[in-house]
Amino acid sequence: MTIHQNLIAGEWTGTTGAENINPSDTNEVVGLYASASVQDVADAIAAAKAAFPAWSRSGILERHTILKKAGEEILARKDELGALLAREEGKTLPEAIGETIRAAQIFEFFAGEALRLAGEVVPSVRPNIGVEITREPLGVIGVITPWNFPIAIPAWKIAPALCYGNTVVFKPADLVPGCSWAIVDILHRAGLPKGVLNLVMGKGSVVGQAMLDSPVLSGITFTGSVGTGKRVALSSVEHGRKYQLEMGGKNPMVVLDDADLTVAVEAAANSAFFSTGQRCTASSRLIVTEGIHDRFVAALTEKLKTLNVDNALKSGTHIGPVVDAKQLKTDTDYIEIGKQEGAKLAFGGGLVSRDTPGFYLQPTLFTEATNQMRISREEIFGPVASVIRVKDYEEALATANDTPFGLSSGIATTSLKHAMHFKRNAEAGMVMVNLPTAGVDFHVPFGGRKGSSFGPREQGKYAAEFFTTVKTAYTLA
Ligand SMILES: NC(=O)C1=CN([C@@H]2O[C@H](COP(=O)(O)OP(=O)(O)OC[C@H]3O[C@@H](n4cnc5c(N)ncnc54)[C@H](OP(=O)(O)O)[C@@H]3O)[C@@H](O)[C@H]2O)C=CC1
Ligand SMILES: O=C(O)CCC(=O)C(=O)O
Repeated sequence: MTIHQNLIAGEWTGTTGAENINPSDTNEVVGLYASASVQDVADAIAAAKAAFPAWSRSGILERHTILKKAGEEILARKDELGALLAREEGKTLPEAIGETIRAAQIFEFFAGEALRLAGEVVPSVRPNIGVEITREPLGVIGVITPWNFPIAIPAWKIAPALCYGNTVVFKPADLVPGCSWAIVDILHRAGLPKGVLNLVMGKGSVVGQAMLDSPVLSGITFTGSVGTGKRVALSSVEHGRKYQLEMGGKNPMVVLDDADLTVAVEAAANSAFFSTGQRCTASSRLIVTEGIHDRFVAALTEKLKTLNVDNALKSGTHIGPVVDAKQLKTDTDYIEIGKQEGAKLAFGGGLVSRDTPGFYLQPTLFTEATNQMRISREEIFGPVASVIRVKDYEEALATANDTPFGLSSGIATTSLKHAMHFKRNAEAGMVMVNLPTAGVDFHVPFGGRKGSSFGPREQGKYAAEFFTTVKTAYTLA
């Protein structure tokens, strides 16, 4: 099997690596991917530093053209790249193709942004002086990404970094290097100069840690667990660099007595179980007022009976496998914790066996949960959700906000008054009314508050806040 190599200073390099295994069929090796050494990381950072002066002054048309070309190729190859994504991560083929299209749209959006770079000219408070306010790139950006969105998250970090004139050292999650390798290959062939984008695959404890330890990086953009996020933060404070963190969630979905039951059940099933619940925006706390509680639980349980858990590539699969054995153990451990805490297992809870050997877990629903249980406070990151019964809207809102996290928050209601109040008072970066808590647009800000996120928002034109630094220049006329 040929090895997919790292890209350092414009050269493909690396002869040893690790197998990328399909979680829907653990007999299948998706590919062999190189593992970078600490020296490789140092070389990649040095290459990105050397490439920065020229790239930061490159014309906006060059950046626009390369990003646009990359977006067009990703879109043209959406079925092939979507299949690769489904094979390496386990989300269903339609979900994987959708994510691939989203990555293409992100590249096209930032291709446009490259042409819209603008500053401000304002009068000084002193006579005969002009003031110009401009944005400049930061320098070398470290991009560290998780396994759950293997093409969209790399896209929404790399595209703005390049658009605003930064150079990049990119470390994808070791579990899913395939889509990352593909987009780096696409950008390289689209004409990026040597060293502008460097790929260093391998383990976080080696490759990621070497990036955190480098004093050269001017910024690190990270998505992943709270624990690793804290390491990124501490190392960044140590080295005096900018950092941006997207971490966990324990997102609430409130269902009020006046909700349209069909809308509420569709939104809850999507939020909690699609993409196997492996989304930081997934809802694992379904907070339901008592007038609709029993009808909602009955309808959601009926819905769960119709969802097929199977091989991600099979047509008719609604929920693919869990990403690997470690995450499966986390999920099943939490199911045991939920039972021991006294929540009632209303649906699922067990492993399922299919034609191909994979990490298949039933969608799992607890009822009679309280908001103080561990299953309601800690991120599980699997197809496991709990229903928490509350008296009224006021208790629902208080319960929704009673969490260390604050990424996404949803409500199902037909009351304009409650929808408006919830939008204003939910302690979250994103609020969804009659929609799933997960599944966001590519052109608007993405991010949260409290323990979920730190630093400026990702995506859309707000991405400029992280990837640029502001300069104010004064000129005597
Ligand atoms: N908010 C989100 O979108 C995500 C949240 N999570 C949460 O995190 C839990 C664990 O997932 P996991 O994949 O282990 O998350 P991690 O935080 O370990 O992984 C995220 C990224 O950080 C890298 N990394 C790991 N250790 C270091 C380090 N010391 N220095 C620098 N980079 C490092 C990883 O590399 P590598 O994978 O190669 O080790 C990966 O690229 C999940 O169960 C879930 O709760 C996970 C993924 C996404
Ligand atoms: O819900 C989405 O569309 C995005 C989720 C996400 O970015 C994540 O889970 O890391």
